[in-house]
Order: sequence, then C-alpha cells, then structure tokens
Amino acid sequence: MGNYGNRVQFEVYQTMPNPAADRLPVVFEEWEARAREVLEDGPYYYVAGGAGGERTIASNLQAFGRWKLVPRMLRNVEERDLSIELFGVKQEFPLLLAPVGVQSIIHEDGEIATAKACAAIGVPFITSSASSVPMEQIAAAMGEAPRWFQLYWSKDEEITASFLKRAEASGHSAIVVTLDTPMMAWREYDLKNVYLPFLIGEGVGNYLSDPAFCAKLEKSPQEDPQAAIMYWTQIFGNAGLTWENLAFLRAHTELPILLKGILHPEDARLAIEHGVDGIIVSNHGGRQVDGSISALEALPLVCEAVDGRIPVLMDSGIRRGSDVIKAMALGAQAVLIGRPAMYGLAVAGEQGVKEVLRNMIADLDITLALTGEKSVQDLERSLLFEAGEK
Ligand SMILES: Cc1cc2nc3c(=O)[nH]c(=O)nc-3n(C[C@H](O)[C@H](O)[C@H](O)COP(=O)(O)O)c2cc1C
Ligand SMILES: O=C(O)C(=O)c1ccccc1
Repeated sequence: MGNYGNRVQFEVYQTMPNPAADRLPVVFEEWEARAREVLEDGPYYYVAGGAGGERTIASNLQAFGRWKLVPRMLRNVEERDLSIELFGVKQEFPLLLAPVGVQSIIHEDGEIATAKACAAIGVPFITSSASSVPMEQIAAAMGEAPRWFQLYWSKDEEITASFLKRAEASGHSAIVVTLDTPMMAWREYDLKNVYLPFLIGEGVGNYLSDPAFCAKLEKSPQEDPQAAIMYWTQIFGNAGLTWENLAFLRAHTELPILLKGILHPEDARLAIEHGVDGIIVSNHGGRQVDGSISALEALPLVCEAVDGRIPVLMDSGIRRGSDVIKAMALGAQAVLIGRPAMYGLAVAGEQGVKEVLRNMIADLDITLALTGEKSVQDLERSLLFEAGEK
C-alpha cells in the first residue's frame, strides 16, 4: 500500500483555493482545543485529565522528544509498506483504536461512530468493557471489520466469564486484559468537578445487558437503575488478583490474550511465564499513577525482556506519525491511538475519528519515506539518536 500519505496530501490540496470554512482541523492541538470548546467541563476533563498532578501525562509526551530520528538518504522509498501481522492476521496499518470507555460522554453516537470510522479506515477497534452500549451493538455496526475486546476483570467471576463468552460470540478476535485499573485513580479534576460518568449510568452498557450481572440483582436494571449502578461499583474492579488468576482467563477463552498496562520488565517476564500472547506497554495515558515512568521509556526495557517471544504493543502519548515510528523503532509491533481519536469524535463524530486516523496514517507514511525507510516492520533502534536529559 505505497503512497497513502501522498494521496491524502493531494486530496487536501485539491480543495484549494477555496477550503470550506467549516473544515476540520489538521493540527493535533487544534483538535484538542475544539474538543475543549464543544465539551462541558466534566466530560472534557474526564477525557483530557489524568492522575494526580498529571506528571505522567507530561512525561508521556516529553519522552518522545528525547528520541530523535536520524533520516537516511538515497534509499528508494517510492513504494512503502505500512502493514503488520498480529496473531496470524494481517493489518494494513500498525495502529489500533485504544479501548476507551464511556464514549457517550464525548459524542451522542459514542462507540458506534468510532467503530464505524475504524471499519472504514481499516484500523482494528478495541471495545472497552466500559463501553456506553453493549459490545454486540458495536460489533453489529462494524460488519466483518476487525475488533478486539478489552476486559475489566470483575470481582464477580461469572461476569468475567460471561464477558469473554460474549466477546467471542460477537466476533472480537483477541482479549486485552487491562491490569492497571483495579480501581479508579486519584483524579483531581474529576473530584473537583464531581464527575464520574458511571454514577449517572454512562459506560455500563455491557453490564446492564449481561445475564450474569443481572442475575445478581433483585430487580432488573430497568426497574431499579440505581441499585444496578450500586452493584456495578461493587464488582467493577478487582484489586485482589494475582498472576495465578490468569489461568482462569485461559480456561475461559481460546482467543489470544494480551496484558495491558505492563511497564516493568520483570512483569513482562512473568507475563510470558504465565503463557500470555502479547503485551501492551501503557500507563493508561497517565490516568492511573501520577509520576509513573512514561510508556516510551518503559518500552525498550520491556522489549529487551520479551526478546521477540511475543508481540509488544504500546500506547500513551502517540500524537503524530513520527511518534509511531519512534515507538516501532524501539520495539513496538503496533501502537494504540487514544485521546487524538477521542478529540476527533468530540469535534465531528464518525467523520472526525476518520480524519484523525487518516491524517495520522498519512503523516506516518510520509515521515517513514522521509527518514529513508520503506517498511514499518524494518524499523530499528539505529534510526534513533538519544538526546537530552534523562
Ligand atoms: C476517556 C478515556 C477512557 C479510557 N477508558 C479505558 C478503558 O475503558 N479501558 C482501558 O483499558 N483503557 C482505557 N483508557 C486508556 C486508553 O486505552 C489508552 O491507554 C490511553 O488513552 C493512551 O494514552 P493517550 O490517549 O494519551 O495516548 C481510557 C482513556 C481515556 C482517555
Ligand atoms: O477512565 C478510564 O481511564 C478508564 O479506564 C475507565 C475505567 C472504568 C470505566 C471506564 C473507563
């Protein structure tokens, strides 16, 4: 698929000399600023904000600045290849849409809009356990397009098992187990704004539609929504889990299992020991531990421990094409796109997500060519110069 970026550039410049006044942004910072304008304080800070003093958010972004690309010349980069393969499945691009819960607070079409945009562009969508609508509705909107399911491992084993079964039945082809959120972090803005979407019944679509969840309620969620939400707050997270519990997931699904939220190389080793199929290096976009190592800093250390035995993916701070290249040169097989896509959703629904993804891919393709590389699969550390303060 060579020349994706050049085609997009051409498309954009063709709208000259009269670009529409209501044109969508191109610049990441403008998407963010427009999202700020259209969202109320509660939802905006829920999406953009993070844990504590937001030092992890800052270091996620700064970490990319420490690595610099060292472009190579005269290497015939006319035809590029952005494709990768994960778990035996080929993907056109090395991107996935990060699992993001409660998208109804960002746009009325929520996950359905995002999932359709992903299907149209060819980027796999990761359905969150905390999606606004049941996973089956999202799947139905996507047709045959690729999707994975993100599991929040509930305190109630029957709900966890039921989610796995439903995910498989609705055509999700891998399970992402998020380990860094057994409870919501100390998020200063959400506490200041007294904003928690779940308490107003947003982001609980998978639970309210779940037979195992509903079996535990005295009255149906329709009859007594408040009681259903109270029960949700009791069973949502599980801080009691240990590595031994992974066997439970293995016993309940045939799908590849990835662990999301791995930052320590020793945890990467444990993950492999316990037979998982992939790792996602992530600090949850700085939303869980304030002052944590950035995901990009953790990435090469984790990759060293993994030593190519299983795929390593990464998220937290990917904003532009060159960020994707840096992450892949440091060992990631693919990256997850979180907030940029959510700002696109806030500003223009499905079309906004499409444009954000299209532009990210175009930027990636062009920057790849300009660094002298033809294929994302060949990216190596030798392309990078490490500069600046540690
Ligand atoms: C509003 C919001 C909701 C999120 N919900 C989830 C979720 O339900 N499950 C999950 O594993 N990660 C969740 N994440 C984390 C993302 O999957 C991803 O790790 C993070 O957005 C990456 O950081 P970045 O967006 O700054 O690049 C959420 C992130 C945001 C911004
Ligand atoms: O807000 C989040 O970061 C998050 O991961 C989450 C946790 C619980 C429900 C929905 C989203």
